[in-house]
Amino acid sequence: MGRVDHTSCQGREEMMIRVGQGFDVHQLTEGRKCIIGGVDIPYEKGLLGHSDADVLLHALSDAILGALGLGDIGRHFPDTDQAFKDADSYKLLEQVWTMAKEAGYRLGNADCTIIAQKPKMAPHIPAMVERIATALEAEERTQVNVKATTTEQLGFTGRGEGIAAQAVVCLVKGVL
Ligand SMILES: Nc1ccn([C@@H]2O[C@H](COP(=O)(O)O)[C@@H](O)[C@H]2O)c(=O)n1
Ligand SMILES: C[C@@]1(CO)OP(=O)(O)OP(=O)(O)OC[C@H]1O
Repeated sequence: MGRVDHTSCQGREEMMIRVGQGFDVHQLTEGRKCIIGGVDIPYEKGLLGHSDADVLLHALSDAILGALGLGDIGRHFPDTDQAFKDADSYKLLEQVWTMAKEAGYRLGNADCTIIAQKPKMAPHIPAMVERIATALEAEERTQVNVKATTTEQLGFTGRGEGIAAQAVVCLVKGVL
């Protein structure tokens, strides 16, 4: 794992705002679960990966690690390690959030986009927000936003071959 020291040169802890962004893609295939944002979505196909392939939580975890300057989830949870075979990405997100807390940060806000032609995400978004807000210890649910878009049947997402996700996070420490 890693340690972050964002104190000033005088050793005085200052207000700090850090942003990070993440992006991930997983292939849609038969015989797999479709777990997105920590929610098991009923669908004829699911996401392929070494882990549970939760594309949204991977993008979000990468965004947090990016804000911390700690690389990406592949560095912390390698896909060559059997420990992460079928790993629950929600638990990985919790570990990433522990790194943020250990560095003294709290959540400012997170904004996420799922890029998928199908299935329809809208009915599942409140549950995703709830799970993510819980993992990131958000005081208010409005600190976490999840949205979805199709690509109007264009490209690999539009053909239903895969699902992509993007996330941006703002982490804060100190008194604003
Ligand atoms: N997989 C998806 C994609 C989109 N939505 C919702 O539908 C709205 C319209 O999508 P467009 O791509 O046509 O702009 C979008 O704003 C989402 O609310 C969805 O639920 N699931
Ligand atoms: C979390 C990991 C663990 O194998 O999940 P994967 O399912 O391999 O997914 P990917 O987004 O390709 O890379 C992240 C990996 O570290």
